[in-house]
Amino acid sequence: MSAILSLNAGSSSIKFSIYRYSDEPSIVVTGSVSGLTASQQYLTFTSYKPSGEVLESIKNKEIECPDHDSAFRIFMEHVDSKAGEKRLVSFDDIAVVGHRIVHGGANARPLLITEDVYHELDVLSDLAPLHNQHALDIVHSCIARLPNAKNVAFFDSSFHMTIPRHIYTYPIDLDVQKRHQIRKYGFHGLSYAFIARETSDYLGVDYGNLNIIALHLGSGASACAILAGKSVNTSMGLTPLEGLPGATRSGSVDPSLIFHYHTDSSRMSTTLSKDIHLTVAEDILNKKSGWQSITGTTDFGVITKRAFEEKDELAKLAFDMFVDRVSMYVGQYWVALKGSAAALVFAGGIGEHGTELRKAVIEKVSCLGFTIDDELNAKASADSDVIIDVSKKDAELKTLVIHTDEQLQMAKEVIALQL
Ligand SMILES: Nc1ncnc2c1ncn2[C@@H]1O[C@H](COP(=O)(O)OP(=O)(O)O)[C@@H](O)[C@H]1O
Ligand SMILES: CC(=O)OP(=O)(O)O
Ligand SMILES: [Mg+2]
Repeated sequence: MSAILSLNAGSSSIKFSIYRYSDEPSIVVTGSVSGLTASQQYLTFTSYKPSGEVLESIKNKEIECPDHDSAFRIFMEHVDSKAGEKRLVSFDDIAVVGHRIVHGGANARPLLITEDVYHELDVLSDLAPLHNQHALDIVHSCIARLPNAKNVAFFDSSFHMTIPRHIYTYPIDLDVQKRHQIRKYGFHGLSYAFIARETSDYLGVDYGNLNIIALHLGSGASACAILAGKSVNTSMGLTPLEGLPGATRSGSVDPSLIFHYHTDSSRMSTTLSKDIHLTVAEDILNKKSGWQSITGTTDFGVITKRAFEEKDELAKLAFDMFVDRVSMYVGQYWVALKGSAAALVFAGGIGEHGTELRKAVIEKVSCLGFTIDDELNAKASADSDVIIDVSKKDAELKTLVIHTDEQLQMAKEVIALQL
């Protein structure tokens, strides 16, 4: 058997999947370690028989795991032990490893990771401080552990290389922008590529005619306006800090507020690991802000529970702030698409599981024509279908929940590009 291993290092989690390399990727093993920014981590692991039936399933088992690379090692040990017992997959079968690398500069396509490419990506690490370095540590582990596999970098930024110049340019000195390749890049692109393809199939609209607003809401959250199948605007920017607030990220704020925060905010931070170079300002805005700074937890599920069941005031404040910022982008992108959006899509950990959040956002943007059916919405969070329509019956505009799958997107691209 020839297999593809897809690795997705997010800011609070790492997700892994192994597929059989055939015309359509078929799943062998999938899993994740979540809670990497919290005090408790959880392992999820599911293996499948060739028929597609579940062979073994572990859900949210409490584990101790300090970082992304350790999570990868735990996953591989698990695969290895199962492979020995039940011959699921051997490491020698893995021909290609797809790595989700958040910041890829202006690269519009995946790249085979050679020594030069690795160096190029290392230089970009400072522009995605919660992501690139973790992903590169895993690339290192793969080179050591799977010496015969090809390592391919898939960039979250690639999908947004179609954004027009007047949108990706910042209103600051043009020479500075050119010298330092400063521009809006945008992220979550593998997820948006997956969402766009699934939505076009579901709606029966040609991919080239697809106009939607997509929301990828997880520990890092972003919105994207997709016109004729292409990204024309997205809320993240030069780095994944811009736009919506996240678990530990401020999102867009008045840039001058940081000068009122700390007098030494431009100094290098001494609290971070040796491989990550951040100023105090970047450390505050990326790691000490977001809803954790308001509520003390990075878990939006916990915040929602506290806000609605315990009537906790700060949890409700964080919830309302998030709803406000998300709906603001829906309004902006509605205009960007000239009112032609066929659907609003919720994805990412919060988009897929946040029943109350979806309801609150749709209430805010209902003036545009979006609807939500309470019963379908409540059921959607526990549903395992890839795509769930939660709009009211006969609604012209669709409200959809999509279980986005960045690992599957990479596997499909590996096969399409015959890597
Ligand atoms: N039931 C829930 N309701 C709202 N949010 C949830 C729920 N379950 C999980 N989440 C949120 O989803 C986040 C993880 O999203 P995900 O997209 O998987 O993470 P990452 O950004 O690391 O890729 C968690 O940190 C949590 O905030
Ligand atoms: C770009 C980004 O923030 O990704 P994630 O949501 O996986 O942390
Ligand atoms: Mg993610």
